[in-house]
Amino acid sequence: MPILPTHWGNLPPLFARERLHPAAIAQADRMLAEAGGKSEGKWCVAFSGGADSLALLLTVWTLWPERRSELCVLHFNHRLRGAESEADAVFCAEVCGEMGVEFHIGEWSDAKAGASEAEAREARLAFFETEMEAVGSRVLWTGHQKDDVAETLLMRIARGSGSAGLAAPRPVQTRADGRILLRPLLTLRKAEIVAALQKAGVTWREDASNAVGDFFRNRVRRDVMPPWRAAAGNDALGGAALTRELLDEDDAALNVWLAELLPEGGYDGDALDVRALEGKPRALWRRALRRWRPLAALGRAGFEEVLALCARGSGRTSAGEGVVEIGAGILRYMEKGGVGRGGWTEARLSVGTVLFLPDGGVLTMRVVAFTAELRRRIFAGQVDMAREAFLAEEPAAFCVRPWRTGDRYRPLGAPGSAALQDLFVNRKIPAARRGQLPVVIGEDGRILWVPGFPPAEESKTTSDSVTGLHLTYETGTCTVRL
Ligand SMILES: Nc1ncnc2c1ncn2[C@@H]1O[C@H](COP(=O)(O)OP(=O)(O)OP(=O)(O)O)[C@@H](O)[C@H]1O
Repeated sequence: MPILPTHWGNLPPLFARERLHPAAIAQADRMLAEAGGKSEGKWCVAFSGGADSLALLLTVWTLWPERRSELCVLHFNHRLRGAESEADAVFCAEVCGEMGVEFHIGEWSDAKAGASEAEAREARLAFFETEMEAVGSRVLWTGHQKDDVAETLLMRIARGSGSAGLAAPRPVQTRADGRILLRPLLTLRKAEIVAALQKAGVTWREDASNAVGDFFRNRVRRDVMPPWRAAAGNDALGGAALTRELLDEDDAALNVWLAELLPEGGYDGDALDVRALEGKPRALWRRALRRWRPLAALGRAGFEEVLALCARGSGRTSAGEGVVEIGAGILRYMEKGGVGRGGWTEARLSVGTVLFLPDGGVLTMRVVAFTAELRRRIFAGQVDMAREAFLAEEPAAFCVRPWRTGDRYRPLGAPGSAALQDLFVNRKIPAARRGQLPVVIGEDGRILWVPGFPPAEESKTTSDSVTGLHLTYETGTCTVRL
């Protein structure tokens, strides 16, 4: 017994090109026009067996008859719903058999009970990548519709997202690797799609997990959307779709603006020249730093701290050139570097490191050239010792830790070393503050610097110093007051 009715080639008017997202349709037409009648590679269609992607498959098949022989349908069996998942896969294969289109299926070998939504999605996307590579395709069609837009918006708001994230799913998404994702059904509501298919006598597979699953999207779809739409009392899905379009425009505008300021290819190196961003809105700083590879591994809190640090431009300008330098792979954040907010013990650092301390302080160290002007500043005593120190040596590694009883230190100009505790008392540094200050220790275990004090006598800068080390320590947006 065939799945598709004999007249399935005559699609309901809902799926006419005028009803679909114009950007997706235009992109597809443009690709065909550019190919000039030749093949420009296969068009892959992501088909879950559900109503949306079945409507998508039938639509693409109908609207571009010349591409029928070059469609490649991809189905991923997540294997999370036992026999149901198997039945979905069989259904998809049968539909493709009836349509006479190429069908590729993948299975999630790592599927396990309790797998997360993100893991399942990641495995599916990896399968799509592999298959597209294998068949030489750069185009993937997916069946996202208007309900998906509203759900995605609500989900991403809950997690915190900017215009780039809230503008998803997009009708046309061009990825960095040149692949293009097309979502022509974004203009249609799920209920419309379902009604149109029903009327046409087309059946599909219902995803049982939509009704009972515990993924965030399932909960939003099932528990949040109906009361939200009822409470809005208007076309809430239309409102969400409009919001998405507006955010997409804002996002594109910011990207254009940023590209005018910083070269697109400038985000891979160890340093990011941000002079062009000086005085520009924070949104541009955020975007630039988000793209900068060395920061990619930072968690959200770490990223916000780096952004705050860079966007106010303090302390990061190297030798007056205005170049932000945060060494690649050597930026540590307290979560990663073993320094916890509650109490910290020790962090090993190397030159170029930016260390975020539990008191909100930021310690940086980098190599500096002692220019005549810099030497003049140092010798004239124009260095604020609470926040910076210059050392005439470049130890390969450092350790930074809080003060310990028994620590001895010989600041510049002192006749000999003294107990750090006594120095704290002399300088009237409150007891509560003492344990928070970073004590910088050199390779030989000697204290090189404690903010608020001059650098170590043995490391002092002389008129022979050519290069050395510049340490800075700042808390919050203002200089530390000791
Ligand atoms: N198992 C699957 N195999 C093939 N394609 C799929 C599968 N699941 C979903 N898709 C494709 O992805 C589209 C969106 O599906 P769905 O909304 O369930 O996914 P999602 O996880 O929310 O996607 P995204 O996170 O990318 O928005 C479907 O219309 C279909 O084109």
